[in-house]
Amino acid sequence: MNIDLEVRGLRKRYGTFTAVDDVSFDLAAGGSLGLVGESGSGKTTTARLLLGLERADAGTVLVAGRPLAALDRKARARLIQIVFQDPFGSLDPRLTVRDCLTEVLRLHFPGEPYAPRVAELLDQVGLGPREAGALPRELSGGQRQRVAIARALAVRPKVLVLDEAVAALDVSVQAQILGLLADIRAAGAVSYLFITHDLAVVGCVADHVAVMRRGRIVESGPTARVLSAPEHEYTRLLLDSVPQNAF
Ligand SMILES: Nc1ncnc2c1ncn2[C@@H]1O[C@H](COP(=O)(O)OP(=O)(O)OP(=O)(O)O)[C@@H](O)[C@H]1O
Repeated sequence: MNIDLEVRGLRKRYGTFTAVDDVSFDLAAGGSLGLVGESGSGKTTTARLLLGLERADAGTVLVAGRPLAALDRKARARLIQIVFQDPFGSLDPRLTVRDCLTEVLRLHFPGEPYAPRVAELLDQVGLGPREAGALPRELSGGQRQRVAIARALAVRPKVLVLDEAVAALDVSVQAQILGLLADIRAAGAVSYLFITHDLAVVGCVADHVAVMRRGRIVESGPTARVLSAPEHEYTRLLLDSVPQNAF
């Protein structure tokens, strides 16, 4: 089995507090791994370490077999991308959608014709020419998240980290974005690390789950098994807090 993301012994301390404590997991090529846990369990810190936004105190991260620590920022960005909960914070408010995507393409693929690829990316996320000319503030939350996904996909990354990427959206828009992400994964060569506190979301999008508590992974396995027969008491507690029939 090919592994897109291999994480071993990842650790991050803030002073005497250990936010990420000996975290290890694999993400299969084309797979989707849900990283779940309550607020403060260390999920976002793990994501930031994977993206190189923070420096780990220990551990290794391989993407497609290549150690991330040995790569420069641009090479790393070509392999692993992130979509955050709030695209307002990550999209430049002064750039139209078209310019936002073109900027990424210009940086990573200079000289290639940008317009056809921009059109392809917009199509991939269900946006059209009208949205292409819009600024982020002229779009709905769901549309902005589609732009953030398109921008992340523009470099054709191996791994897409989705950090609470649907948490701020209405349930019906959430369902649309989750459906879109499933279609993109089915059509392409990308794998997902899906970070969420919401086990109902995990049931929709992840084929494997790792449950995080106080910086450690306490349980992991195929989603169907973990959700139907959780082994760890903390996983059972998380499941109990999900409304019935959410799966
Ligand atoms: N820069 C920092 N300095 C000190 N402590 C930090 C820092 N970043 C995170 N922490 C602490 O690390 C712990 C894990 O935070 P993290 O954001 O990774 O959790 P999380 O599971 O993503 O939660 P949430 O879903 O609320 O973001 C928290 O207790 C947090 O206070």
